[in-house]
This record gives sequence, C-alpha cells and structure tokens, in this order.
Amino acid sequence: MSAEAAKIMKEQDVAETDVERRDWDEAWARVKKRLRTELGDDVFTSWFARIECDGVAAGVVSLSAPTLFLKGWIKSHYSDRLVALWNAEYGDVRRVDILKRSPLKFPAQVKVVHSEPTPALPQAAQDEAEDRFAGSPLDGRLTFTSFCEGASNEVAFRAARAVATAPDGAPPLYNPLYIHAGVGIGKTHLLQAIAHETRKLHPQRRVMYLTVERFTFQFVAALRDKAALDFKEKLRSIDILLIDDMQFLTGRSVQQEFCHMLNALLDSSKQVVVAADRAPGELDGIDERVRSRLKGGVVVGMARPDTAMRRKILDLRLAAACERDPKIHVPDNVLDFIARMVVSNGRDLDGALNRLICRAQFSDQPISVDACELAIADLIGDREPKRIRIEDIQKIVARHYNVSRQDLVSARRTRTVVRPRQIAMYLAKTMTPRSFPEIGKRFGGRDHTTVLHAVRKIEGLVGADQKLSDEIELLRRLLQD
Ligand SMILES: Nc1ncnc2c1ncn2[C@@H]1O[C@H](COP(=O)(O)OP(=O)(O)OP(=O)(O)O)[C@@H](O)[C@H]1O
Repeated sequence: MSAEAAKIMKEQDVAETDVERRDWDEAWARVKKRLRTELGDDVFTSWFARIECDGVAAGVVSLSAPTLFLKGWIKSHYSDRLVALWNAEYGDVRRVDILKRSPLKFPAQVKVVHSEPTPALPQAAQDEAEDRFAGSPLDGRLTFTSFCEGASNEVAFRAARAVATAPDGAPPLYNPLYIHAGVGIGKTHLLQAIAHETRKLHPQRRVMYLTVERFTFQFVAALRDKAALDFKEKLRSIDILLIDDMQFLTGRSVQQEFCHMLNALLDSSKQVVVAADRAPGELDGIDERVRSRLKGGVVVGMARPDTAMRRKILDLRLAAACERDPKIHVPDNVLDFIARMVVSNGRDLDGALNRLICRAQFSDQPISVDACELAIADLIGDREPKRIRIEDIQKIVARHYNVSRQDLVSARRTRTVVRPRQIAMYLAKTMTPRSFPEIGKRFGGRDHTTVLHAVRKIEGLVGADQKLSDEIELLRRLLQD
C-alpha cells in the first residue's frame, strides 16, 4: 500500500471513529437528559454530573466515574435503570460497566486521534494531581520527644501517645479524642506528634492533620469544582484524622459536611482527634449534633505549664538550638528568670528564647538577667501577678476537698476539715501579702499561732509527700487562672 493510500485509510478510520463517537455521545446525552428528568436536578448532579461515557461495543456500554465511591454507588443504585435507558437507544445493550477512571485521563471531549502513548507526567505532578485534598503541612519539630509532659498535660499527652501507638486492628479506645486548652498550650504540637509517630510506627496507616480552616477551604473548592464526592471519599478513607482549631468551624453547610464526615469515620471505627481552645460544650455557634458527638468521646483539657515545666520546655528548646550552633550559651539564671516571668504559654516561651539565642549569636557579651528583662519586656509586660483574695482560696480549696467554705472557717476539728483548712491557710500565706493575724481573723477569728502552725505543717509535708505537693500546685494554678 502506498503511503498516500495508507494516509487516506487512516483518515477514514479516524473519521469513522468520530462518527461512532458522536453517535454514542449523543445517545449518552439523551440518557442523561432522561435521568435528570426522572431524578431531579440535585440528585442527578450529585451522581451523574461527572460520569463519562467511554464507548459502546458488543452490547456493553462503558462508563467511567472519577471516584471509587461514585462508581460503587452508581453500580449498586442505578445499574438496572441505566441498562433500560441504553436499551431504549440501541436495543441490544446487555450490560453497563462502570470503571474508576484515572485522574489523569483525558476528558471524553478531547479527541485522541493518535495512538502514541500519552507522555507520563512527572511523579510530583501526578502526586499533586491526585492529592488535591491533602492535609495541612506538618512541622517536623513537633514530635512527642520535643513535647514536655507534666501535671498540666499528662492525661492529654498519654492519650495522644496511646492513639499513635495503638496496635494494628485494635478498635480506637478514645474516639473522638478531644483536647482543649488555651492559646499556645501545645494542642497543635500534640496533634502533629500523633501524625509523626503514627507514620513512623505504622507507615501503612493513612493519617491526616487538617486545620478547620483548610477543611473549609477544601470543601468550598470541592463544591465549586463539582468534586464534593472526591473530597468526601478522600476524608472517609483516612485511618486517623487530626482536626485542629475546631472553634473556627462556621457556616451551615460546612458544619453539616463536617458532621457527616465525623459520623462516617466514628461509625467505621476510624480514629478522630480534635483540638480546640475550649470544651465541646462551649463551642458557640456549632451545630448541636457536632457538639454532642464530640462530647460523647473522651474530652481532656490541658492547663498552663507551671514554672518547672516552663523551665523544662526552655531546656529542650535550647538543647535543639545548641545542636545547630554549639556556641550558643544562655546562663541558667536567665533561663530561670524566663521560666518564672513568661507565664502565658509555650509560644511566648519560644519567642523569649529565640530573642536571647539571636543575641547570643550576634553579641560576644554574656546574657545577663537585666539584658534578658529588657529583651523580653513585652512578653512579661503588663502581666502582673493576679491579686488573689483569701475568699478565692477558701472557695477553691473547699470545692477541691468537697467541704463547704463555712467548714473552713468554723470551729470543726474533724480530719476531713482540718487538713483542707491548713492547706488554705498555707496558700493564703504564700499567695497573698496578708500577715498571720490577718489570715487568722479571716479563718473564723483564729489566733495567729494556729496559722503559723498550719503553714509549718504543710511546708513540712510538701517536701515529703509528692501527692500533696501536686495537689497544692494544682490549687495554685486554679487560683492563678
Ligand atoms: N508541653 C509542651 N512541650 C513542648 N513545647 C510546647 C509545649 N506546650 C507548648 N509548646 C510549644 O509552644 C508553641 C505553641 O504550641 P502550639 O502551637 O501547639 O499551641 P496551641 O495550643 O495549638 O495554640 P493555638 O491555640 O494558638 O493554636 C509550640 O512551639 C510548641 O512546641
């Protein structure tokens, strides 16, 4: 065959394919029109807007769907109807096959007239194309190793570790795990630590860290691009979903979608961990169904770190900085000073230390406490120690030990009342500027020697009794909050 003849034949082949294609394209358009009339616009758009027809041959219609979920749904709910509608077009259709198409497949309307293989996209581009609903980025530094555990966060820390180290196949123990704490107390750190640890221990588990802001953005983008089902499918295929900044969830449809996703994951025993700056019951403006599902899990709070823990955080941070630059030196008394004065949260501690590290790197002068005070003035700024009243102490101690405030100031001498009373007197002496006689007066007119005795007694016990010491630290924190 001459080259010219071959060319003509090839053009005829293409033309013939085009005619066939136009034929089943038109048939598919009619089938869709009937479906739209039968199902209504909303249902039709949800299920069929992104289904494509790839061809009709030997009594079999080939359709393709962008996601496995959609493929399965159409197959189980609409197969018979599709066969009937296609039969109305061709009369000999036995079957309608639905495949999941590759995300990189050319859309049907692009005509492929050459049979040469499509050049493969670089792997990174493929990953990106497939991962349009990826989670929020992780910070490699936020691991369990760099997180300080202490009385204020130990339950949250241990629960988070348990999530990451749970054996394969075990149903989640705490689900959802809900961690709440004020700004900069380490919620994001814990969530990301779970992600890192899970990836290390169980690389096959699909774990995603997602801020609510990103969830909202992706959801809105998915709706806009008619890819809501891809979005749902992606989230529902996750094994461990870590949601940060829950308090920012707003908007009715976003909340609805979130609620569906949460239910789907929990119902299929997938682990969900949520972090927010308040307890679930205080999430104003959030759908009651979402709140109640969150409340139904394990809710753990974290409090502000105490001085010893703040010092530990500083030590850890400094050690990491020294690994990068061994010349950095921040004296112990300066670290003590920061730990005592920067009481707000971990972020301010980081900020304070970064300033000093910067100074240490660019100046030969050793850092003094005075220089430090100047450098971090705004972080200690107007944070005067809260004025604590003896009444507040009595109230908090009474509540903690389950006695009444009246008991504390009464003449009762039973053991259940005496010890809380001594603790309250001790706190009054160490947390307020009141004298022994003044304190005695506020505790039912007692003599100042009784107060002195109580303070000495508790001072003596605190050194030897760790449980009591922790209780007193907790009461202090409750009073300072
Ligand atoms: N217990 C801790 N141990 C080590 N670092 C901590 C601890 N608590 C907080 N930090 C550090 O403090 C900084 C702020 O923490 P993080 O971002 O996790 O706070 P957050 O509670 O998520 O705050 P926000 O509510 O503002 O999002 C981080 O650098 C974090 O590593």
